[in-house]
Amino acid sequence: MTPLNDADIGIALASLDGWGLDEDGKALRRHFKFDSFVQAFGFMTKVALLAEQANHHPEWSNVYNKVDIRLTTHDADGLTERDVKLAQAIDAL
Ligand SMILES: C[C@H](O)[C@H](O)[C@H]1CNC2=NC(N)=NC(=O)C2=N1
Repeated sequence: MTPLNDADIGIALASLDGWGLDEDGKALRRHFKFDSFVQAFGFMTKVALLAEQANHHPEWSNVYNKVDIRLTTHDADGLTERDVKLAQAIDAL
């Protein structure tokens, strides 16, 4: 799978809500803040199920009510359509 070119990345970012490009241009990043740890963990559980369904998994961290997600395609060492589709599915939660 080949990484997206700059034009495709621009189009992808326009279709997303609150996602930015990592400084290395190889990943999408978004920070989430919830009312509680339980809300944050419930969100992570939903994302985990989406990831399993897509066989495409986030790089993420959680501190109390905050969840930071980084999406990149390890097999391509860059950003691919798989990252965009998972980001769109996360936005739809
Ligand atoms: C063997 C397994 O299908 C692969 O390792 C999948 C799993 N999840 C993955 N997740 C991400 N983010 N990138 C990958 O290249 C990837 N590959």
